[in-house]
Amino acid sequence: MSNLTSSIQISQKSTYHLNNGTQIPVIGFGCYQIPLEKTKDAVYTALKEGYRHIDSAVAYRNEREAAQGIAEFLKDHPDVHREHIWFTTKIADSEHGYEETKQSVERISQRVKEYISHVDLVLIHSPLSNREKRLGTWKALQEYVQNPSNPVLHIRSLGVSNYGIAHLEELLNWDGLLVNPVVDQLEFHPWLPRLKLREYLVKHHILAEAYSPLTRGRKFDDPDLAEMEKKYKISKAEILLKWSFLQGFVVLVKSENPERIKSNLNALSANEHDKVDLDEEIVTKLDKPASNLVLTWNGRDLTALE
Ligand SMILES: NC(=O)C1=CN([C@@H]2O[C@H](COP(=O)(O)OP(=O)(O)OC[C@H]3O[C@@H](n4cnc5c(N)ncnc54)[C@H](OP(=O)(O)O)[C@@H]3O)[C@@H](O)[C@H]2O)C=CC1
Ligand SMILES: O=C1Nc2ccccc2C1=O
Repeated sequence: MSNLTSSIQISQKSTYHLNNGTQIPVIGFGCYQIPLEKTKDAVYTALKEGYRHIDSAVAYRNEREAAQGIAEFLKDHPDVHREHIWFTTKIADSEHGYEETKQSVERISQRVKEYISHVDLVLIHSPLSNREKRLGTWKALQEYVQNPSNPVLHIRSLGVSNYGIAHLEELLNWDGLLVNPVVDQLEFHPWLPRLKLREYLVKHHILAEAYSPLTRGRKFDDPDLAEMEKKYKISKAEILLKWSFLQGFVVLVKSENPERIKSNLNALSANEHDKVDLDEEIVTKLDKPASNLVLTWNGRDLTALE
C-alpha cells in the first residue's frame, strides 16, 4: 500500500532540500510542447503568477524562449533575483556520450547564457542509449559542475529522468562518479505510483520529480475522478495535483493557457502557514498501488529498460 498522507505542510513558495545543499521549488512549470512563439510569454505569465521553477529540455526546442521569459520577468521585477528562479534543461537521447554531451552543453550555453547566468539543473532526459554513452554523458556533465567558473556554462546540479533502479545502480556504483544525481524525473500519477522505485530513491537521497501529473488530461474521464469532482467541488486538475504533492514529489505541470497556468497554482496555498490537504476518502480512492499505466513515451516504461 502507498503512503496515504492526506495533509502536508507546503505552500506555493516552498522548496525541498536536495542532496547537494541546493533548494528546489516544489512546483515547476513544464514547457513540453509549448510552441516556440508562445513559450516566452507562457514562462513570463507563470513567473508573474508565482511559479519559480521552469522545466525545459533540449528536445523541447524552446530553452532559449524559456530563458528569455525568465530574463524579461527579472528585468520587470527588480525585487526578484536570478537565484530565486530554478531552471532545468535535459540532454537529449541522441546526444549521449562524452564528446556529444560537451557539444550539447555548448549549444545550450549559446541558447540560454545571454539571458540567464547559469543552469540550475541538467538531467539526462532518458536512459535510452547504453552504459558507455550514459556514463560518458555523466562524466562530461560533472566536469561543468565541478568547475563552476568554466567558460562554457555554470551548471549547479545534475539529475536523471526516466531512470529505473538498474540505471541508477549503474550510475551510483560507477567508479568515476564524482557528482551525485539530485533528482529522478519520472511519470507519476495515481495510475503510475512506482512504489518500489520510490523506496530506492528515498534510500539514496534522490528526490522524485513528477511529470505528467495531470495524466496529460488522459484520465479526466475516469468515473471515480468525476464523482470526486462533483462531491467535493474541487476540479480534477486540483485533485490530481494535490495527490502528487501529498506523495512528496516536486510537481511539474504544463499549461499554455493563462487561466490554467494560474489555477494550477491553487493546488498550493499562497500562505506559507497553510497546508495541502485532500479528504481522506479521495486519497483512499486514488490509491492504486498495483497500477502501472504509462501514458508518455508511446506507453513504453523506460525505467524497465535493460
Ligand atoms: N522527462 C520527461 O521525459 C518528461 C517530462 N515532462 C515535463 O513535465 C511537464 C508536465 O507534464 P506534461 O506531460 O506536459 O503533462 P501535464 O500532466 O502537465 O498535462 C498537460 C496537459 O493538461 C492540460 N491542462 C493543464 N492544466 C489543466 C487544467 N487545469 N485543466 C485541464 N487541463 C489542463 C494542458 O493543456 P493546456 O496547455 O491547453 O492548458 C496539457 O494538455 C512537461 O511540460 C515537461 O516539462 C513531461 C513528460 C515527459
Ligand atoms: O518531455 C517529454 N514529454 C514527453 C511525452 C511523451 C513522449 C516523450 C516526452 C518527453 O520527452
